Amino acid sequence: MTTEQLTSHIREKQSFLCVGLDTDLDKIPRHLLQEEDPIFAFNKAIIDATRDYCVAYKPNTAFYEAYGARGWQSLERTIGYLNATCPEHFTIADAKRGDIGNTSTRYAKAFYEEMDFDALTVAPYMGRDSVEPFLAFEDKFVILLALTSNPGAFDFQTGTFGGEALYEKVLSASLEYAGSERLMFVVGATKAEYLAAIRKRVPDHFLLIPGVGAQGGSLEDVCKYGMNGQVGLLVNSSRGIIYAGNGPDFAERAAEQAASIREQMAKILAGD
Ligand SMILES: O=C(O)c1cc(=O)[nH]c(=O)n1[C@@H]1O[C@H](COP(=O)(O)O)[C@@H](O)[C@H]1O
Repeated sequence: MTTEQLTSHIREKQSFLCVGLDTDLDKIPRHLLQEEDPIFAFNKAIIDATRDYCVAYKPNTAFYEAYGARGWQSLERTIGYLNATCPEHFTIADAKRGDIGNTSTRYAKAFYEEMDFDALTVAPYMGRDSVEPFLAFEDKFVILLALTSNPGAFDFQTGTFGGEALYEKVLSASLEYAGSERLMFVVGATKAEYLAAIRKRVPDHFLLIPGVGAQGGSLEDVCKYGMNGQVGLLVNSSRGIIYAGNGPDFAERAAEQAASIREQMAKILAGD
């Protein structure tokens, strides 16, 4: 997928919502536990119910790895189902990988080739040679952690390094790795006050913004400071959507929640 295709999907749907598939067996409706693959059964129902309101899905791999080989199989089934039934949706493996080059290449192979995700979240802290192997995979995206949503973001990311905050250094240095057609950045919705300055540094790049919903970030603030002329945002909500209900009607409750966020996004895009 290209950024042009993603942008035209956003325009068509009037939505830049990414649904996070952080599927936890302790939180899904009890009746699904009788299914052969409860995680996949849950994801399939959520995808079927929410696909009209969103343009992207982001399974966080921790929630699958936590169940060993069984969880990995649920992840493979989930990306297989997404690619087969909604290929126009952008798919992000949220695995926050990054290692020496030789190892990064194997991570890239796992998520881009074996599972055919469009994008992978990558931690930049091992430097250029840890990120570039991901960029060697054509038509795939790297989403670099810049300024994260958690309180610990202030431990290192906002500390200064050579006259810039570390997250600013990540933004400026990585512009030499690739352009906006291959590289995106994570900025937490809880850090909306930093977005205007971030936009000045990376005016054209897509930003993946997690942290609305359960973490309390404001969609209005994110849009006000983070949007560019092409929209340039993917706003993720995981728990706030997928666990909106936990009875037999859980998928309808998730759909209502996703529809309500899409409606707010459509209003913002219309300038209301
Ligand atoms: O890379 C991410 O997606 C991410 C970065 C970040 O700074 N903060 C953050 O919450 N995330 C992920 O985004 C999702 C947020 O989930 P909710 O808080 O349930 O909406 C989780 O999968 C997090 O791991």
